[in-house]
Amino acid sequence: MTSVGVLGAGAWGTALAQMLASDGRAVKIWAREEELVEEINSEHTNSLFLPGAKLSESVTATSDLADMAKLDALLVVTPAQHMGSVLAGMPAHPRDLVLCSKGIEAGSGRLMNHVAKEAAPESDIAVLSGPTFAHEVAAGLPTAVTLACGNGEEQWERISPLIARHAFRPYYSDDVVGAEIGGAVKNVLAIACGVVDGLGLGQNARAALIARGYAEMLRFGEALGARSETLAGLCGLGDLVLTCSSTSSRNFSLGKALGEGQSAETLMSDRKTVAEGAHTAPVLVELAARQGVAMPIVTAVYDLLKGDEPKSVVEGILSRPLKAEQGGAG
Ligand SMILES: NC(=O)c1ccc[n+]([C@@H]2O[C@H](COP(=O)([O-])OP(=O)(O)OC[C@H]3O[C@@H](n4cnc5c(N)ncnc54)[C@H](O)[C@@H]3O)[C@@H](O)[C@H]2O)c1
Ligand SMILES: O=P(O)(O)OC[C@H](O)CO
Repeated sequence: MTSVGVLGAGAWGTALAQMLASDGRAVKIWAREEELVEEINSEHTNSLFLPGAKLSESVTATSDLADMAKLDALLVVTPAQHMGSVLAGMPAHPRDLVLCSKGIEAGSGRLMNHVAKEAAPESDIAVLSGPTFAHEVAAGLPTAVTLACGNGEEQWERISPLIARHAFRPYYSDDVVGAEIGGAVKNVLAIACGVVDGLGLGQNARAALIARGYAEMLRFGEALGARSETLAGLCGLGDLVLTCSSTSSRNFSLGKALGEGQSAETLMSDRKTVAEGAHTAPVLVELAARQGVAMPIVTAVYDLLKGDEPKSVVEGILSRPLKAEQGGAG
């Protein structure tokens, strides 16, 4: 039987391992924390990152990256900023790497598929992204995702049966860049929507922000070669709607706390879990400027994370010159 595992035992890696094991399959998960390896193997829980979820006994954990190198396919679920170093620490790599992290590498500005390709040049790369709160997937609730295969339909035929379950439906795409940009940009926009909520600006404002944020996602995606139909799908609009409307989102909650007046510095230094949008915003602002793409909402989030006062940042957005809704530069 083809073997599949999960690299990273945060909330999402753990939920994916449980989803994969839901048909009785043996799933190996790599955890960085020794105490978590012990807990998953003995208690079948992950109280650090996914409290409340009960895992199948067929999910077993290891802290040895060499165990993961032997598998046929690996779902890579580290935080985006650590994907390169974790993959580089493996003695070899499985044939298929399915990237499930949502972010852009700070410093280099690389998308995750470029990071993975450098660390594991022999592997075929795919990207899995969509509306997927970890606790819902771990509980077996249904959702659907984009599975963008760098090697096209041949890779899809190989990996989709490994990943699809009754309540977890991958949809085929070959637009790896589009799938990645959707997930990375929506995290930043979710922070903005949280700020609107924290400031009590109302639901109209949030809907307007989602639509204008989506326009930013489309413009940026187009500049990097993503297809707009990909961004209109599960990994773009689908995930944007989910993440921008719920305090279950770490990114939305971070924004809400900023809007309520907590300091960005404190919020970031106290974190145990990852809010990828905070790491993506600065590098996204840089990349957008390099591409000549206007991203005023993303820039506003960056300013807030630098410590600017929420009300004045919102005032800046509302004072922008009026323009055509479609086709304008921003
Ligand atoms: N949680 C979700 O619902 C969800 C859903 C879809 C995608 N994602 C994405 O999955 C990725 C992982 O998020 P998560 O929610 O599983 O994480 P998490 O916030 O639950 O846990 C943090 C993770 O970071 C790891 N970590 C911390 N420092 C590290 C280091 N130096 N090197 C390597 N790993 C380190 C920890 O071991 C832990 O696995 C993110 O890119 C996130 O955007 C999350
Ligand atoms: O909790 P967030 O904001 O990291 O969002 C989790 C997932 O990306 C939702 O699809």
